[in-house]
Amino acid sequence: MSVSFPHLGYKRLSRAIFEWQAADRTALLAVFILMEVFLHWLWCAFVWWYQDALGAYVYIHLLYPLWFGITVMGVFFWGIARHLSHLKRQTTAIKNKNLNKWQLLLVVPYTFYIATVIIMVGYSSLFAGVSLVGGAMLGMMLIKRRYAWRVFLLQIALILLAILAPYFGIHLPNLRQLTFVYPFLDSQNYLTYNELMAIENTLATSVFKGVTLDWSSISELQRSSTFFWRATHVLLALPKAIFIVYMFRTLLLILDDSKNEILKHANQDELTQLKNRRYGLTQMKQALKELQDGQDFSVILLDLDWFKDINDTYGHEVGDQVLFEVAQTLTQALTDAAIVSRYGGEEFLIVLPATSHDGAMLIAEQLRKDISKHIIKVDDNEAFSVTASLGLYTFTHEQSVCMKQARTEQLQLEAALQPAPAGKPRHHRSALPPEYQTLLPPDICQRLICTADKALYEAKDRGRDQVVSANHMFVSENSRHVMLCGI
Ligand SMILES: Nc1nc2c(ncn2[C@@H]2O[C@H](COP(=O)(O)OP(=O)(O)OP(=O)(O)O)[C@@H](O)[C@H]2O)c(=O)[nH]1
Repeated sequence: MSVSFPHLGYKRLSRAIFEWQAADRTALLAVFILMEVFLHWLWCAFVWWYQDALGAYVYIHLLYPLWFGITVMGVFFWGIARHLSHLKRQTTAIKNKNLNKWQLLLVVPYTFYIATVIIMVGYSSLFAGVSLVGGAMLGMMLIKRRYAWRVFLLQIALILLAILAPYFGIHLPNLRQLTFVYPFLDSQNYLTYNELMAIENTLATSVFKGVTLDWSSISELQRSSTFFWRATHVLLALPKAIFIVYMFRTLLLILDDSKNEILKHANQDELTQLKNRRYGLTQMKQALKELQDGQDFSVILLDLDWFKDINDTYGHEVGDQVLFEVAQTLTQALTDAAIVSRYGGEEFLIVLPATSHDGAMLIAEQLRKDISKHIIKVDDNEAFSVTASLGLYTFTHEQSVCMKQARTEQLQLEAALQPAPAGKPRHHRSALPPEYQTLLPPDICQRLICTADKALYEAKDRGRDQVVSANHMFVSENSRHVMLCGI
């Protein structure tokens, strides 16, 4: 197999299995089958060894053909496992073609084998259920899913046939003595499973051993025979069940990891490791929804100055390094409450929920200083610093109240103009659902960013490396910009 066991811990190994090549996974399935066959072989050896004691419950003369069959199948599966582990030396095309054949050669005989063992060892719902479900699940994880599904159906068909066979007069070999339990008893009384087992075993003993029937021997047998067969079925089913649950758990853990990985890539900017624009906007929208009454909401748009010149002078790689280091500076300077994202090429969006204008101005000024102070080292001889321009806008709680009110009125008007559905009264103006009355316009984020962007332009116009507040601009320029972004 391509992955060497000693170099991997068991956790990493079980995860690595899912990344293995198909041939290796099929070989692993062959190894699992071999282990299961060996367990059956050991059980036969155990019964044979204690045949004097267990002969009362087991048809020993049937044990030998079963044991022989298990040995033959063990050798067969061992041969397949060996062949599969050599298969990976072949080229991919030949390997894939051969692999299908080998997978079928593995799972079809296994299906007949396990069905035979289940039938001969006495149809226990535990043993049959675990074998059916577990085998199918393992198959789905390790080989072609189509094959695993078909083999699963074949196993169900075989077990159903085996269950129905006695009703058609076909007597299948069964190691368990006296296994015919007719579902429709002549007795009017309801018998529990244990009582049935006890009677069955007592009868078997009386028939084959000439033991006198009495209730003490019944309870004796109930304890011994039932215990023996239950223990057998648990022994044969449990390792498979534990292993399958473990593999399933590993599979779910892998799926969780992949989901987190996908989410990370979907939400994160790869270069700067900040949130990307889409995720930044989603979080901004969420923060606006969660804004409490009386709280202000500030937005900063930060753009690096003369960034094209940095690319032209030092190359794109250094440009990338600058973007990464500026992103680090921002993350270090801001608290977790701030939402920092890469908004565009060399532009960053910083959202400060529940932050007043004065507080946001202080933060923006500090960010500007931090960036200009930060030295970017290109190599041992060369270093430089960059500056940034920042546009800030604070959406005050008074504006928020006004906007919500205007929106509510607009929605009420729209509702009033809508024709009422047939048979239903028209909504009264004040009858809008409460959530409607707290809504900000759907494009509120764009409006706030657009306003901050105007301040950013102004900062660039004024000579860069500075912070400009859109709120101050509105006061000084008679609200011209306010109208432009619809605030
Ligand atoms: N290295 C690098 N450069 C980028 C990336 N994204 C955008 N840019 C470059 O950033 C530059 C932005 O240039 P401009 O929009 O002219 O802005 P500027 O040179 O910073 O000038 P002002 O913004 O007016 O100060 C362009 O040359 C883009 O190619 C990136 O991910 N990596």
